[in-house]
Amino acid sequence: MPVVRIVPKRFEDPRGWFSETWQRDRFEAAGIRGEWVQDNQSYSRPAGTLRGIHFQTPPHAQAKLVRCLRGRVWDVAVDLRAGSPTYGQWVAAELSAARGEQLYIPAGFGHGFLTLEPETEIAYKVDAFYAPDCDAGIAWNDPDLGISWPLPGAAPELSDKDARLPSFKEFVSPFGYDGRPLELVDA
Ligand SMILES: Cc1cn([C@H]2C[C@H](O)[C@@H](COP(=O)(O)OP(=O)(O)O[C@H]3O[C@@H](C)C(=O)[C@@H](O)[C@H]3O)O2)c(=O)[nH]c1=O
Repeated sequence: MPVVRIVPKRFEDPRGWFSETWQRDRFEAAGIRGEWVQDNQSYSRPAGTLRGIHFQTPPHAQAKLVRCLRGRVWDVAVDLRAGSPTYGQWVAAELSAARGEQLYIPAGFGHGFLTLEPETEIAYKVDAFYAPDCDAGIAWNDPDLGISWPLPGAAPELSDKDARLPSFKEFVSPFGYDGRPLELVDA
């Protein structure tokens, strides 16, 4: 599965707009297959809040379908599939409440985001339940990953947990590779 960006159609009228944010048949046609079991929402007060890079290890690995409800984020997916030709590479996209873009991140990828505005909220579907024992992460600023974050200069706002995450070098991938290359596909 590639990382897929999708921008659901909005039906505008004098009241505002309407949009289908998940429609199984249409999303499946775009390569997004999700047996979603949990919906998550997070709110970050200051701009420059960074959450990541997070994932759950097998047997609780999660695919995610992420969108922004308020504000804007820089959303990042890192290929952590052992054996993948793009292992350790990342793709990123801006997700905004204004446009409603969504990012589909397959299981086997790490996920993180930086808020680009104060009072930013994101929502994401996941296809496996939260499993604290399988909760894992890699440092957002790992030199080998080399993710470029659009930070204005100041250090990001991090949780204590995220400030202590291990490096990519220390990480041994528990994920297998499904044989497909890493790409950001617009659907
Ligand atoms: C992720 C998660 C957390 N929690 C709890 C645990 C903890 O007390 C509190 C905050 O958890 P965290 O610090 O891990 O929250 P956060 O840093 O927002 O973690 C999230 O980051 C983004 C980037 C992701 O991709 C998510 O999968 C998730 O890892 O919420 C749940 O109850 N269910 C969940 O599914």
